[in-house]
Amino acid sequence: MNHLLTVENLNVIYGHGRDAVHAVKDVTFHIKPGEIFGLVGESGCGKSSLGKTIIRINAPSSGTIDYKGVDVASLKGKELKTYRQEVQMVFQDPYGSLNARMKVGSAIVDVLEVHKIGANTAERRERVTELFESVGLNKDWAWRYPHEFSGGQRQRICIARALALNPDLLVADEPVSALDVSVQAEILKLLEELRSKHNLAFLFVSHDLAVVRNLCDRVAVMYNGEIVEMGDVADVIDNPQHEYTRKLLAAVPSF
Ligand SMILES: Nc1ncnc2c1ncn2[C@@H]1O[C@H](COP(=O)(O)OP(=O)(O)OP(=O)(O)O)[C@@H](O)[C@H]1O
Repeated sequence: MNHLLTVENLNVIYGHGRDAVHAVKDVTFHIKPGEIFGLVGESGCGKSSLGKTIIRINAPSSGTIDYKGVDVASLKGKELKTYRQEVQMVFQDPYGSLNARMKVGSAIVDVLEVHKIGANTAERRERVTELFESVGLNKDWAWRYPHEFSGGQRQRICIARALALNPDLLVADEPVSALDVSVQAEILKLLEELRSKHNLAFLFVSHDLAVVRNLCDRVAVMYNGEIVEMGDVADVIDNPQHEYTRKLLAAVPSF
């Protein structure tokens, strides 16, 4: 099967000289279409830096990111716009990523307009209500403000916004870490449904091994900027080979 995303020998270094921070070290992995690929590791190990480089917030210091056979660093103009549609990001803090002064649905209408999806505002508003329903929210709630929602509902709104452009890959950076355990379970169920329905692939960034074990197909364990272990989630978590993975697992009582 062809890979959707292939990351090869990627390095991300912030700053220069003695102050340089080598956040991502020679990282190589791939994600297949419709695959949920987990990336685990403790705070500061470089997970977000890797995610941000994939969505082109950061530039690689060296190495390549290939998406559907094209080097992401070389994308310009229309091709870059298409990449920005097809690869979306969901963040840990749904409130911080919503505009407090805008009705949540209007913000999504704006996204659709920028990307010229829908013939007119009425069509775009209709699409927003469909998106709301597809993430399990009442469609009439689309015209409310962010503060009128709970944390879990806000994360559903961020997911709806990410889905607005029909992405093939969602980079989800700790998307359930700020939520209560019961709400976490509902959002994880939604992500799994979206994968089945749209063949959506995920880079699922998390520090939580229990969540990764439940949701992901394969996982990479990151430590100090490097991938130290990678494989099918059951193999890695039930039979860890690397000392650091064992340490991470030992820290979770349920394992
Ligand atoms: N913009 C930046 N400039 C300089 N150093 C940075 C920058 N962003 C991250 N770093 C450093 O790079 C390293 C990796 O950080 P990163 O945020 O990628 O890790 P993380 O695993 O996502 O951690 P967390 O879960 O706490 O966000 C850390 O040492 C961090 O301090």
